[in-house]
Amino acid sequence: MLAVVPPPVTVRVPAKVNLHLSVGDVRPDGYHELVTVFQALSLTDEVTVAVTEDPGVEVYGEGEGSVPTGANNLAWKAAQALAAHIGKADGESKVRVVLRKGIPVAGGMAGGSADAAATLVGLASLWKLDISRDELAGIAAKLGSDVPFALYGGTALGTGRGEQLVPVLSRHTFHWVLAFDQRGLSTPRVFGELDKLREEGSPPRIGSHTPVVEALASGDPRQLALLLGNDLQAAAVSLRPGLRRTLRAGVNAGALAGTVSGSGPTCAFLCADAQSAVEVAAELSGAGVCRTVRVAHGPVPGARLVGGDDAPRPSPPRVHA
Ligand SMILES: C[C@](O)(CO)[C@H](O)COP(=O)(O)OP(=O)(O)OC[C@H]1O[C@@H](n2ccc(N)nc2=O)[C@H](O)[C@@H]1O
Ligand SMILES: Nc1ncnc2c1ncn2[C@@H]1O[C@H](COP(=O)(O)OP(=O)(O)OP(=O)(O)O)[C@@H](O)[C@H]1O
Repeated sequence: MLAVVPPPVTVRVPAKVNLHLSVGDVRPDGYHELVTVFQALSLTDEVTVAVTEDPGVEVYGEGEGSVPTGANNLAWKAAQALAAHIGKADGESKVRVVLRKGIPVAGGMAGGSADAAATLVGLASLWKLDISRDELAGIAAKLGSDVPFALYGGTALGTGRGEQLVPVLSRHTFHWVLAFDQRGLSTPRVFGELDKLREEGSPPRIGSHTPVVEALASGDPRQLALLLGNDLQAAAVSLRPGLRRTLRAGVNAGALAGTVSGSGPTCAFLCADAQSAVEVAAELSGAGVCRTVRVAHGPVPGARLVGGDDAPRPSPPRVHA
């Protein structure tokens, strides 16, 4: 009898920016206690999973040629983790994972985490699993601190090491310009640099997240711009001093404010509206301070099947009387 091979499944998944990232003390397990406000942006990766006789990972776009395609790829680890969670034997879980990456690698925008989250959602559909997003989030948290947020998207408050999430009301679409740097920065190295800076002196520490949550509820980008803050910024700038120039250039180009995204080195600039974002992007592109510039908006949903059951449905055609 012929086995029926299910068709491949594609998932679109967002990058994140941390609107607020307060880093506490280092814990006995080596992680730092965080309080962060995440926002998911329209800058995305697409991940296709398919049943195959030739398992492995392919990478196209950002990071093509440098992102590992073997067992170290976070998407591959996600596939292994889901197979183990449901008790699928090795022979039954042969998959090919194709990553089309728009999110910069080691850019502080959680690109690898996004691919892991997308792989979980894609395989849950490919393997027809009856599994909730909350159950997937339990697997996601073991893969990395940023993986659960990529599953849910939107705007959320993250605590613990960033994996414990509650949604935050966000009333507005915010418009961003993203400046990608020439090279990535290693997340553990940036946390390590912050520890070093704190041993040597007192780098600035941001305050409470409450005003940011209030600004999101008000929907006013000018109010939010005054409150963007990231404790890792001093460490990222210490490792990559050129980021100071990038941050200045974005504001000089007309952005309301700029911040290093997560552990950097991507800089995220909040703009007054969509038109302003296009203008800031054009000017920043010509300033010679970064590799490339992208416009994005947020919040957007987390990992979603493309053209599948949980994809947003197109509006019905308008009927004229
Ligand atoms: C900087 C952020 O992107 C902010 O959202 C995240 O905290 C990083 O999340 P991530 O890349 O998913 O990080 P993980 O894969 O969980 O951890 C990578 C490394 O970053 C450091 N790390 C990460 C998260 C955290 N709360 N404290 C840490 O010190 C640790 O050295 C850890 O070994
Ligand atoms: N699917 C993947 N995409 C990108 N990088 C991956 C992937 N799998 C493993 N990696 C490795 O992980 C490292 C960090 O990549 P990633 O793009 O997730 O960093 P990041 O966006 O700075 O992460 P975060 O913002 O969560 O700290 C890369 O240098 C790469 O070697």
